[in-house]
Amino acid sequence: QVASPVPQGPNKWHEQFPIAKGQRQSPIDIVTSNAKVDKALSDNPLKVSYSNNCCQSVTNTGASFQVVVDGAGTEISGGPLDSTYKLVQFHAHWGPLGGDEGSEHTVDGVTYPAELHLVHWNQKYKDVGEAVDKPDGLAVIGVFFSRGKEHAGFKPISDLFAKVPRKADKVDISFNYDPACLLPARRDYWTYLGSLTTPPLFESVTWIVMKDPVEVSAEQLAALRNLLWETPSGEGQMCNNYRPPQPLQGRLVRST
Ligand SMILES: CC(C)NC[C@H](O)COc1ccc(S(N)(=O)=O)cc1
Ligand SMILES: [Zn+2]
Repeated sequence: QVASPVPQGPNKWHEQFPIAKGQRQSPIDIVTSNAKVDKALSDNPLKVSYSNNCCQSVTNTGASFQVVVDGAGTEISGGPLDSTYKLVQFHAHWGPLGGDEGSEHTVDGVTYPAELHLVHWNQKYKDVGEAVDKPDGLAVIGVFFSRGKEHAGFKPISDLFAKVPRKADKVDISFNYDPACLLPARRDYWTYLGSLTTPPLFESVTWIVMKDPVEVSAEQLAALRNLLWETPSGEGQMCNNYRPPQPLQGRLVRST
């Protein structure tokens, strides 16, 4: 049978998705000296209220792991958001084993070994499918992972990667899990208007990138490689599933 074509890299996406060269693409390099502190963001603090039984399963999407959330009681609001958004899934992007690249956003050119994305959709729409391509449709919280001590909160998830080695593999999450444990203690962030960082690259994301990384252990970063994907030379460890920074196109990055 004909093998499914190996996914093309980021520098080819524009051929099938012309918006790849659009005016509000993500990720970006965050130049901290150009970020503008906006008091309005602190006057109306970002409110994250997740429940601890919202996570249903972990699946291998063929491009990342994805924890699927049922959305019940997992709302964020405030900060840059004009309405309530609900968590639908979280996943990550990472680099080569032991390397320091892997994050999608960079800070003054500095990369982190991985970046977590908590994906939320605007409750003014009827479902995520309707929201996904609207300019205010999605809000994604980005959290940088740095290499250090083990992250107890991430362990129940990183321990599941070995159970979903292949694309479409899925394992149920039978335990209570509150994804808020993955957020850094200090809730300061940068925010800007951007896009999905993978096809279809819709320019529908209000990005909220946390300033502080959270530490995970080298073993937890290595566990990401229990996930496999198709490479030109056949099945291999999933890694380097990150898009490099895109042109800012004059956008303003605001800061708390
Ligand atoms: C029907 C819709 C929801 N399908 C959307 C598709 O799965 C892609 O969704 C996404 C969602 C989030 C991101 S990221 N890396 O910017 O957080 C990328 C693609
Ligand atoms: Zn992502």
